[in-house]
Amino acid sequence: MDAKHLGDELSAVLHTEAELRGRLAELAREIEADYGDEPPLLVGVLKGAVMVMADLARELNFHAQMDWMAVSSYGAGTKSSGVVKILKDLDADIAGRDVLIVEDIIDSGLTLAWLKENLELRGAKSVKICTMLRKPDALKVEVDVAYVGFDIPVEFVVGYGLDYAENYRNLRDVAILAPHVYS
Ligand SMILES: O=P(O)(O)OC[C@H]1O[C@H](OP(=O)(O)OP(=O)(O)O)[C@H](O)[C@@H]1O
Ligand code: HPA
Ligand SMILES: [Mg+2]
Repeated sequence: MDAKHLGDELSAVLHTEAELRGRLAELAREIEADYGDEPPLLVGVLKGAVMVMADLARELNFHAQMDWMAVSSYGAGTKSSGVVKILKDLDADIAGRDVLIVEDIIDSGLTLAWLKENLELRGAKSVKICTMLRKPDALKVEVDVAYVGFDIPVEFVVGYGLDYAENYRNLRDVAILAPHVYS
């Protein structure tokens, strides 16, 4: 879906589909160079990371094995509850493996800080993070992130996998949701 179909529900487009794809291509080259002949297992965090994973995996010039976890801390609101629940666990045993977590956004950082530690405790050889978006001024905990698409302001954004109450994930661009939609 294009932003033009959403009328006044969006207050601005932050990054277009083309910008997102262009930046992912740059990140893919860095990832290829860093991992060399030992591709990591890509772990996508459902549901938000579906679009990033689909585009990043196809951009990478190595065998990109994918696994998925579903964790949730937001429910239907716009603020993290801070309580992370595993809704679906990995299929793969990651002991001894290089893992690259693929995410749509780091906001408070609570989800990723928790997830990174959780995967490290399973004995992964390494756990790194690739996120399309990050809100540096919203972080509540420190998270070591290896690959960041774009740093964005503290606004509630939707599109490219990101939802508000399960809508807007299929918007091609990343846009700021107009406050009147959720307040
Ligand atoms: O840095 P944080 O403040 O923890 O927020 C980031 C997380 O919140 C969103 O997921 P959500 O829990 O809404 O689930 P979803 O991916 O299914 O939308 C987003 O996809 C990240 O996983
Ligand atoms: O800005 C956001 N938009 C949608 N989902 C989110 N999850 C954390 N931050 C956001
Ligand atoms: Mg969400």
